[in-house]
Amino acid sequence: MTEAALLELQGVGMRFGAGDHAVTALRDVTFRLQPGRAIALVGESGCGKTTCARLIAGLYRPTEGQVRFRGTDVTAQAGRAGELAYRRAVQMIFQDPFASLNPVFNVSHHLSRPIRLHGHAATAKAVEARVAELLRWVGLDPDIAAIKFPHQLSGGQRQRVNIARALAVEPEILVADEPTSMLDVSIRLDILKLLAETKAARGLAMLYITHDIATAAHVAEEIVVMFAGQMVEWGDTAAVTGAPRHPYTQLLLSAVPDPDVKLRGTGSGAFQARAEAIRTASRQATDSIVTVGPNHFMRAAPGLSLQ
Ligand SMILES: Nc1ncnc2c1ncn2[C@@H]1O[C@H](COP(=O)(O)OP(=O)(O)OP(=O)(O)O)[C@@H](O)[C@H]1O
Repeated sequence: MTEAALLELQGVGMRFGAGDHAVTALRDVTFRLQPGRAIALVGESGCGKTTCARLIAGLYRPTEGQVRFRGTDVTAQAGRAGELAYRRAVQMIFQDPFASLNPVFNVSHHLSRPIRLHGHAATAKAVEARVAELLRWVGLDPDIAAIKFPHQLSGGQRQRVNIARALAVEPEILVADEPTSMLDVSIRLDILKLLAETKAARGLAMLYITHDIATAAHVAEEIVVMFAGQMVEWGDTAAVTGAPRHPYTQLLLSAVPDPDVKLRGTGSGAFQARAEAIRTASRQATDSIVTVGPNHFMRAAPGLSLQ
């Protein structure tokens, strides 16, 4: 029997609403997160990425399947203590670094509060030392940054504070939902590098959510490409991005998607027609999974020629 994963999604489905108005946001989502490794969840707007993050954070209960933490269904965590322990273990980093910080508190307050609440330092001096250590880790000078308020920081600095705050409770899993999409292009790579280093040095499991498949390789060893709530292709990042087999992944790699616009394809009429055919075929629910390589899989795409 294989060892239990740190976090495992098994056949997870999520439906909102009922009857004719029901929306299936996720269908049959299955993957495992392990310490020190990251999975990039990639797909265009509406594919179900955020729903998946919210399920992992315990904000939604799946309507099908299970989310298991160290082998235990997270919705069946024993009592409030178990729930609190799970909430501490999973920390989120959001897209908008400003909205996640309270404008009336300085950086030191944002970091020392979770440290105290979760009992990671006993004295005021120890809390201060821990705040300084976290700020140094995320690349900020503690003497300057600790007393600043959110509006006095740049977008990149705010996101660094958010990362430090997530680390303050010593989590085991980081869920980073489009952590760089609202930042200046020039600093996006620095933040991705910081996340990758953090994951490796602290042995964290990470789910990196993005619409931009090109950035996945900076952070994640594995990639899951999603479309219309289904995993369409997944496996080792190098295999999925270097030798994509599913037509939708090929389409994703051939265009630079705009997060605000659903991917339609650009260029010639022939490209657009094929893009539409791929989108229509990829939307169909199918349980047929094809093994493409040692750790490389795709969902069958009925009616589409593979190139
Ligand atoms: N609370 C909800 N009630 C009803 N439908 C929802 C709800 N949340 C999400 N959905 C629907 O589920 C689908 C997936 O949404 P989700 O936000 O997870 O996608 P996403 O890939 O994160 O998109 P984006 O990048 O735009 O946030 C969409 O069709 C969305 O409209």
